[in-house]
This record gives sequence, C-alpha cells and structure tokens, in this order.
Amino acid sequence: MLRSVFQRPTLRSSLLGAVVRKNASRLYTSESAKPSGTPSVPAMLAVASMGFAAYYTLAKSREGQRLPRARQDVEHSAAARSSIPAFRPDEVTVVFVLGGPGAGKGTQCERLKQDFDFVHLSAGDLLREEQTREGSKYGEMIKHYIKEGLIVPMEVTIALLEQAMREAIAKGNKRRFLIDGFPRKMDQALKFEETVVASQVVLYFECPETVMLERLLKRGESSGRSDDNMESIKKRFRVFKETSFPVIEAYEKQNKVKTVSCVKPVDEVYHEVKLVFDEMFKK
Ligand SMILES: Nc1ncnc2c1ncn2[C@@H]1O[C@H](COP(=O)(O)OP(=O)(O)OP(=O)(O)O)[C@@H](O)[C@H]1O
Ligand SMILES: O=c1ccn([C@@H]2O[C@H](COP(=O)(O)O)[C@@H](O)[C@H]2O)c(=O)[nH]1
Repeated sequence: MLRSVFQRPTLRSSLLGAVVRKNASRLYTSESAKPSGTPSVPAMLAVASMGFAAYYTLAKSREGQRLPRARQDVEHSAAARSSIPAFRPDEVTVVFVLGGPGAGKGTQCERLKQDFDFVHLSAGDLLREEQTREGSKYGEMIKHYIKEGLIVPMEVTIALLEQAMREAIAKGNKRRFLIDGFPRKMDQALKFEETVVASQVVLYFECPETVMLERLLKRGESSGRSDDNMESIKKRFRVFKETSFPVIEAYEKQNKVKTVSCVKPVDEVYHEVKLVFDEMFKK
C-alpha cells in the first residue's frame, strides 16, 4: 500500500486506464493542477499548437548538435511518431525516480549510477541546462515555470530526455537510465511511454514535507537555484501533492512502484535502495 506523506489528494480513478480516459477528456497544458472548467475549442487548439511548435523548434534547434543522427531519426522522433516508441523496453531500461522536492532523488541516483551502470538523467537539470543554453527559444519560459514550481510543457521535457538518451547510447552504448524527477504529471507519463519507451519500475522516495523543507532551505544557501526559497518551495509542494503524487498512485496500481523512505542519513537510505536494485538489476 502506497503511503503518502501528504494529506491524500482528491480520490483519483483507481486504474491507470481510468486515468487515461479521464485525461483524454481533459485538456492538459503545462500548468499544474488548477481547478479547471471546460476549455474552449480555440483555447485547446492554441495550446496544442504551441506545444507542437515548442517541440518542433526545440528538436530543430538542437538537431545540429546531435551525435550521429540520421534525418530519419528526427522524423521518427516523438513529434512525428504517433505511437511507435523510440526504443524497445528489452533493449533500453528506464527507471523513473520520483518523490517530493528535496527528498533526495538526485543524491541517491548519483550513488546508484556508480554501482549499477545506469545513466542518471535529471529532468530538472536538463531543463535548467536548456534554460541557459545560448539561443534557446525556451529559456525564458522554462525560467518562469521553474521559479513558479510549475510543470514545463511536456513536449519540451520529453524531447530533452529522448535526446539525452540517444546521446548516451551513441556515446557509450549505455542503455540503462535513471530518469529523475519525471514524469510529474499523468499526461507526461503516458506520452513518454508511448513515444520513447515503457518504464520498467518506479522508485519512489517517500519523505515528510518537514524534512524536505529543511533540506531544500539548506540547499538553497548555496545552490543558486531560483526555486530553493520558501515561496517557490510552497508552490512546488502543492504541485507535487496535487499533480505528481497521483502519477505514483497510478503506477502503484500497476504494481510498478518500489518505495523507500528517504528520512534517514544518505548511507542508510542507499542501503535500502541498493537492496531493491540488487534484486532487480544484479548483473
Ligand atoms: N538522506 C539525506 N539526509 C540528509 N540530507 C540529504 C539526504 N538526501 C539528500 N540530502 C540533501 O538534501 C538536499 C536535497 O537532495 P537532492 O538534491 O538529492 O534532492 P532531490 O529530490 O533531487 O531534489 P529536487 O527534486 O529539488 O531536485 C541536498 O542538499 C542533499 O545533499
Ligand atoms: O519533468 C519535469 C521536471 C522538472 N520540471 C521543472 O523543474 C523544476 C525543478 O525540478 P527538480 O526535479 O526539482 O530539479 C520543477 O519544479 C519544475 O518546474 C518540469 O517542469 N518537468
């Protein structure tokens, strides 16, 4: 049974299938859970085309930087494919690493990648990199979303993740990925699994808000992150609780979640995490 450290969000559909149906009838933009009415058709079209344009321009702008990648690869990338995933799950392993802001996901991933030959891809890091990349059309938008603790349009994040995966495969033939801090919203989870690759397991770091708050404020003393301050942290907690935690619940219903408490010191948490990985990924 998945335990939430938060007050439980409004009861969501119990099966992922139900979530899919629910999401299909609702317009997802990038913003986190806000009470929404039925959007107008022009609004839906506008947002959909913005998302597509965002993805397309990002893919285009980075095309030249890619490691050997044929034109047909671009044409088969997420924007163009309808339902052909980029990778096969028997060739590429993806572990989603989820948990509240400051739970310790990045810290544990850094340990795991050393012991289990995984590539660690933090969605937040990729977005921050894109935010400061010279010439990026999305820098300002990403900056705003991060400061406000909102979820960047999924087309941008998925394109960055897919590209980073392709680069890791081309560079070192690495095929195991820890995707840290993604998916944060149900539509991202579904789109990633449909267009990139299905995940194998979800590692959920459970941590009370009080502990995360203390860690984030301490990290904020030196991180330079625009969102490691009380105002942004509160917003990030709310988005996690309302939008991201339901993703974990949905995966839990598929029996894909391994939960580890992140409250103890780093080494002790890692001991628990290693037990999970030893069982699943021992060479
Ligand atoms: N088990 C732990 N005990 C004490 N401090 C920890 C522990 N794990 C991580 N930290 C510290 O807490 C802070 C947040 O950790 P980390 O950056 O790994 O979290 P995160 O979940 O990746 O955060 P975010 O989602 O905001 O990127 C860091 O300063 C880290 O050094
Ligand atoms: O899939 C994602 C991941 C992250 N974001 C945005 O980045 C910040 C920071 O993420 P961390 O994982 O804490 O580094 C997050 O609050 C979001 O604004 C995103 O939009 N989508």
